[in-house]
Amino acid sequence: MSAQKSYNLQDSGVLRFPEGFVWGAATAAYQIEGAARDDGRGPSIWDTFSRTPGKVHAGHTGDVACDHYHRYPEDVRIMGDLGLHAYRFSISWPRIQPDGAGPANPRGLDFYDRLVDELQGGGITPIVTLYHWDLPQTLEDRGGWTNRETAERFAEYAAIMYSRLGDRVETWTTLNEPWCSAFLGYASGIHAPGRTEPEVSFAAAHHLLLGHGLAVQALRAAGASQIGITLNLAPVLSDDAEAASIVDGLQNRIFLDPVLRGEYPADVVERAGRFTDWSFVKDGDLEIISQPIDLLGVNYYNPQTVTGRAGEPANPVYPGSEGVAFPGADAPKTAMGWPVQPFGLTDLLVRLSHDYPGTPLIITENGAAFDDVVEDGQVHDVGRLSYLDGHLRAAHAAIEAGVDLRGYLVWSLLDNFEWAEGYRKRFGVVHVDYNTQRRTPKDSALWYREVVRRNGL
Ligand SMILES: OC[C@@H]1[C@@H](O)[C@H](O)[C@@H](O)c2[nH]c(CCc3ccccc3)c[n+]21
Repeated sequence: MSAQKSYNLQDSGVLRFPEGFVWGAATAAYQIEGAARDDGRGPSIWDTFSRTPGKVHAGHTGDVACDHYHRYPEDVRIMGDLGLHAYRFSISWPRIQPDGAGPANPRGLDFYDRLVDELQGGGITPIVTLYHWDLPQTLEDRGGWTNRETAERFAEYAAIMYSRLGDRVETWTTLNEPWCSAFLGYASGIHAPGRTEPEVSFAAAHHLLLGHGLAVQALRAAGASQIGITLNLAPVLSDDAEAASIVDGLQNRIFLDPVLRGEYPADVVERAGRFTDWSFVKDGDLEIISQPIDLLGVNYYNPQTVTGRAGEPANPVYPGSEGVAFPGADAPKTAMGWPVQPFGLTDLLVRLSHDYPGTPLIITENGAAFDDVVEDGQVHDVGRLSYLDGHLRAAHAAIEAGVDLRGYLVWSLLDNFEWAEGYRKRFGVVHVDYNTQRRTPKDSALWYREVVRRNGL
């Protein structure tokens, strides 16, 4: 037997990311914190929605989740063990303002103060999301995002958070995925607040963007230097250019254009004309919405595959998409039934750098749900590891093509409350046993630790 030649691949690193590339992980308050009524937290629309029979798998709620509110020191230690540079988390608005307005709840502020200090102590950069879907219920009682005043309340909340954390938090993103808030929450109703009124969903989208713009103004005035927004974006694959353009408009351009170009796409305005007269857009709104930002957060999971089909009814999450069918993709699927198509990430990032040049990009979410099994204290999640590997290669290809990509934050650090799917879908690189709250880094976490260490694959 000839001596086995050993290759120390760790140092030959085939794919290197740029010096200073930011590696991290992401979570969201309602999905991990638990402590839903602790220390003065008020109800959010997800507390209400998850308690509404039939809305969330098996009636799961975020009451306990990963109990991160109490276990954050352990979770920060895990982030350190993985060598993460940054941690993206969201702030629970109803912890800070239980009624969505007025003076801040000091115990709510204290939690995020402690969390940021713990992160700093671990040398981990905090990346704050101000809104990740947990709107204070009292604001929803007044119309929620269909009410323009909610945008003003959001800017006040942003100012409160900056005044408390601005000395230690440099990177702020206003909204996570306004598309989901507007079209899953107010059009299709599959997310909180569960309204099925497509005619008001465009107003909700506009007021979310107005809230973004007013919050950017407030943050900038207070001295914030790195401000962004996170959008869930998807390239649209189709054999029919018209069908592709319709979905690209309703998913991507309806947010990219107002934020980065100061205008709504004309084709979307026209198609949505059957639902709304757009009179909710007031003079000056688009100037506020297109306030310059320093960073665009991109959440990518998979492309959308569509085709033209006469007579096809509109997809409820895309009001105005009559005549477009969603046949699904001929590709491996994750446990969510989402196709694994890493090339879509390269296509998306290159498109963004061409169509919306000048704004640095950061992947604020990318990851996959697979059904995990714990055996001998380990989780051999080869499907997730392979998904992540493929998408990091796709991100690297975009960088090679000239895209200004600053970082990658895996979704998610922990298994957590997966919205309407409850706890049955696991996206974490760290397994959570919800009976014991035991955390177990999966093989994907151990692999990711090496990627971070090597700054490459
Ligand atoms: O579904 C996985 C993650 C969520 O856990 C995050 O909170 C959320 O930011 C997020 N966005 C997306 C893509 C848009 C989407 C969300 C939920 C359901 C269907 C599509 C996937 N994810």
